[in-house]
Amino acid sequence: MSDVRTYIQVSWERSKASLVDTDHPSPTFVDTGDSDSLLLRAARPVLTSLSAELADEPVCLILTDSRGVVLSRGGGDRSLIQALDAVYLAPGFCYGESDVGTNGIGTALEVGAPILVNGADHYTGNLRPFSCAGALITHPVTGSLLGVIDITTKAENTNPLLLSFAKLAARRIQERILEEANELDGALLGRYYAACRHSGGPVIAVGEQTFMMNSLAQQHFDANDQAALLDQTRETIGRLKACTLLADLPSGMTARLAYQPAFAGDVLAGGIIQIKEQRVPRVQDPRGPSLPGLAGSSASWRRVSREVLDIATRAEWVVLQGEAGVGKTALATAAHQAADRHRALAVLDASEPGDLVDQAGVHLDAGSDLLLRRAHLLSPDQLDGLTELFQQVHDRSLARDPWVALTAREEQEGQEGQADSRLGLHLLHFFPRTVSVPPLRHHLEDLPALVRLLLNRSGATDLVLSKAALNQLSRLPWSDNVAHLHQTLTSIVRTRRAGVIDVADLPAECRATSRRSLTRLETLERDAIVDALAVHGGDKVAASESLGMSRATIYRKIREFGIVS
Ligand SMILES: Nc1ncnc2c1ncn2[C@@H]1O[C@H](COP(=O)(O)OP(=O)(O)OP(=O)(O)O)[C@@H](O)[C@H]1O
Repeated sequence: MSDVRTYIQVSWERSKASLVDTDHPSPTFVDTGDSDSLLLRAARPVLTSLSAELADEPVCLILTDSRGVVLSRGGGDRSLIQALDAVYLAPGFCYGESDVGTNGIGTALEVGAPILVNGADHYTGNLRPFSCAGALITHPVTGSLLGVIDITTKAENTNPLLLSFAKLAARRIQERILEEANELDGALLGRYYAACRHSGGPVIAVGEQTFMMNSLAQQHFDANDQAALLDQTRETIGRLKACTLLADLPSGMTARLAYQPAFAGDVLAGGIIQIKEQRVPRVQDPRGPSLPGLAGSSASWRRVSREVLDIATRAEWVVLQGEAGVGKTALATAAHQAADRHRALAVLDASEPGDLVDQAGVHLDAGSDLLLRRAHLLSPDQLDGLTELFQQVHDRSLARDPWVALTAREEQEGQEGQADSRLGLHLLHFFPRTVSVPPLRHHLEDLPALVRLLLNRSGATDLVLSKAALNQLSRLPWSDNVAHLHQTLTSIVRTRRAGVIDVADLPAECRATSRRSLTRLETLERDAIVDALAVHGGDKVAASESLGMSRATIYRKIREFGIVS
């Protein structure tokens, strides 16, 4: 069987599993919103010239977005247009496969390739009088999917050339996008250079796919402040008028950002932000410090930062407890640095092999401070050995006492076994202080700054997440907290190092949300579906087969768990 037949057959199975009405499907009507999107701007001249050639011909050109929602329709004779209106193949209606079954638009989106769907290949009876060829339009720089160009005609006029024509139109639109990107970037770059020459101070330029920061901005601001500035500049994207914003930076500085839009003709190319003035009004921020190399300015993060910094400054021995990956080690290390202890900090990890007690003894004898990670994994023998070692340190009453910090896991809410009971009371006797580090879900307002800092750390300084992508991330449970976020961003950075990451570019596991809280079993089920979809490139039928689940069930679960595919 040819590839096309296989695609059509699999598409029919998907349509059936989606419970598409075989006679009278009713495509969803969607508000298509922005009439000045990049896709529409680039497609308009191409569609106008091709439609003019096709006026009064029985062929229509249809442009959709990446969901299959029709954005515009051109060309075609009167009888074809009436026939298309009768099946709602008109602006605003969604021609995704799960709405209307196999068709040139939805099926091209599902298979991720151009496809010609001839009359009888359509799943629903009312579309069989037509033939349609759909070709995908992708962004020529980022590769992200923008939409579909579809050529539709009456079934009796079908011709394999329809597909070549659709591919040609898609290519022309992509070329226009590239031309526009070059024009816009050129205009933005010109304005950026001019601003750098005239201002003599820090300058930032932001475009749809571009972010530039001059060396003065990089010298003035440390990584945390740069992350906060980047967040703030995201607020300006798309603004058509000049404005001034104030940014409270983690270092305690307040920066005044003067934004000027930059245009190429009538089109917004981006914006130039001059950082006009900074002042340092607060010697001591009452909300607490921000620690070097860490992101987060929420009240709870600042409170815990202040507490750990005070503890490190007074060299009080402390247990930092919290769920996996919340940043216990990061906090202890940063507090040690900020407390200016003038001693090295030796870091040992109970999850790693080696004679931990001996190593701890060597470091303490050498005059180092000590951070012992994952102390909840210490064996009874190691607990005894450390208790003895810490007793010796105390008995020696050194002129300058070392600082010792332990980190230990706390189970998630509702689960048994707190860190204390697993560390043993003898050992805890040496640690007068315990600090609980909050899970990420309790300080989600820090997520944008954390994302920025972690991306910068991976070297992806030119990569930004769209507001929608950040919103999507802030809806996730983050079971392994910041470590999990770090892992997710690392996997994104492996495939993209510049540009804007939108929801569709996030890894599959990040695209599931559910309004209600899921039971443990449901969470496992949701993760299994998301994994299977990722393994099968979004093919729901293949995913359902690999899970031994009926197709109707996987479609229902995808809706129920809010999995964004
Ligand atoms: N506030 C923060 N700012 C920047 N990076 C952070 C922050 N919190 C955590 N991280 C980063 O997240 C990752 C996990 O943090 P860390 O290793 O400190 O967690 P942990 O609680 O000690 O983990 P575990 O439970 O595995 O011992 C590290 O890469 C760390 O640098």
